[in-house]
Parts: sequence; structure tokens; C-alpha cells
Amino acid sequence: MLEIQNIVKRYGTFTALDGVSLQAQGGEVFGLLGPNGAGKTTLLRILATLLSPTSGTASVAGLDVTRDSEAVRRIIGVVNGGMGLPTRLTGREILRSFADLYDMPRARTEARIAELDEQLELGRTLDVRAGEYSTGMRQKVVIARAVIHEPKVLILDEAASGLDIFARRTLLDFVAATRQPGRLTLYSTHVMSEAEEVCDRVAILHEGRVLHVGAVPALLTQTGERNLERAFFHLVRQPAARAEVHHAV
Ligand SMILES: Nc1ncnc2c1ncn2[C@@H]1O[C@H](COP(=O)(O)OP(=O)(O)OP(=O)(O)O)[C@@H](O)[C@H]1O
Repeated sequence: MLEIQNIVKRYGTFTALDGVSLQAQGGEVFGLLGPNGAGKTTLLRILATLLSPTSGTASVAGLDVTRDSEAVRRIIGVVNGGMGLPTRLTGREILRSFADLYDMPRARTEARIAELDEQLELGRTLDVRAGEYSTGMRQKVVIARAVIHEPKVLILDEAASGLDIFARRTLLDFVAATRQPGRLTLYSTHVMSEAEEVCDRVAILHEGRVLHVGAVPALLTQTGERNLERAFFHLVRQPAARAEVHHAV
């Protein structure tokens, strides 16, 4: 479902991604973990066709993100930090206009809005204009908009940031429910407890390199640590860990 090979991204002379290779399958929630500046957003923007790699290749469901970018955009859903909403439209109008972009039949759109209302607890958010939203309301509509067309690959970049505990809980439950055959969710965060809860496998990114890829329990066993945050520090502080990528399954 996702195949990333030796991606390098340079901003001028600065190397943000330094040879990243990863694979992920349908049916999993795959976590991308790392501190600020690790390169998570850069990698996800490349996968979302918003940024070109300096070198290397990436494909989503067999479609190359550079060559087939238009087709890739139709099968992915993206949530990232700076996403605005048209302030004069209600949530329902925003979702309908996005569904129109994907040529969804109106009946399907309405059914999908009803499903998302239930899953994301949209409630009155649907009928209030976006200009009046709280942070939590805005983020829920941004997420609903990203999945209105049932994307094969959902890319969530720090999607829980700024949410209160209620909205965060709704989001994490929603992410867990995206685990479906033939679908992949990429979940980037620097909050290890979120990843520990929702991700099947995680890649730990540090200074533009993949330090580790594996299932969360295997990572804990391998490092002898009791939670993902401690395992993360264990790996990042180990000089030998920088030399090669470790796989734990
Ligand atoms: N447009 C740009 N020009 C120059 N440097 C950039 C640009 N975008 C990102 N960088 C640098 O690339 C590195 C990786 O940034 P990126 O945003 O991908 O990291 P991140 O892991 O998503 O971190 P954060 O959690 O802070 O968003 C950082 O050092 C950042 O300063």
C-alpha cells in the first residue's frame, strides 16, 4: 500500500530527510514518531504530493507520488497543521463541497455525512458556520472533510494537537476505527502515548533518518522499557542505533 525508497529531501544545503525507506500495508495504522524537526511533516507532505523529494521514490497503492500525483490525490485524505476552513460555510456545506470535488453522488454524500456525524460526534458543528468554531470543532470538520470520500490512505499529521481531552478521545477512537482491510492510516505525532494506543507499527524518525521500525510491543521488548516514550529515548540515545535501521516485528 505504501512503498518509500531512499527518499532524500534537501532545503538548500540542509538535509531534512536523509535516505528514508519504509513500507506499510493496508489494514494498519502506521505511526510516524519523532521530535520536532525530525522530518515527519516533510515526509508526509511528499506522500501527499505537496512537496517533491530531492531524490528517491514513493508510491501509494501502486501510484507514484511524483509521476501520478493527480491520481494519488484522489485516493488519499490529508490532515495537517495549517488547514483552514471557509469561515462563511457550515460544516455540512463544507463536507458537501468537498464531496462534489470527488464527484460523489448526493445520496452517498448525505449518508457519509450521517456516518461521520456519529463517528466524530459532529453534532451542531454541522450547522454552525466555520467562523464560529472552537479549535476542537474546526479539527473535527477538517478530519471529516479528509475522509468524506473514504480514502485508501489517510495521512494525519499531528491531528490531535490543540484538542482538549474529549475531542482527543473522539479522534483517537476514530483513528483506531480506520483500521480496515485495504486501508492505511499514517499517524504522525510526537506524543508517544497516542502512538502507543492507536498504532500497530511505528517508525521512529530522528534527524531525517529512520532509527527503528516495528510493532509497539516488540519495541518495548527489545529495549526493555515499559512504555513507548522510554523506548524512544532509549533508541535515540544509543549511538549505535544511528548507524542502521532496526526492525522489530
Ligand atoms: N521550507 C523549509 N525550508 C527550510 N527548512 C525547512 C523547511 N521546512 C522544514 N524545514 C526544516 O526541515 C526539518 C524537518 O522539518 P519537519 O517540519 O519535516 O519536521 P517535523 O518532524 O514535522 O517536526 P515538527 O513536529 O516540528 O513539525 C526541520 O529542521 C525544519 O526546520
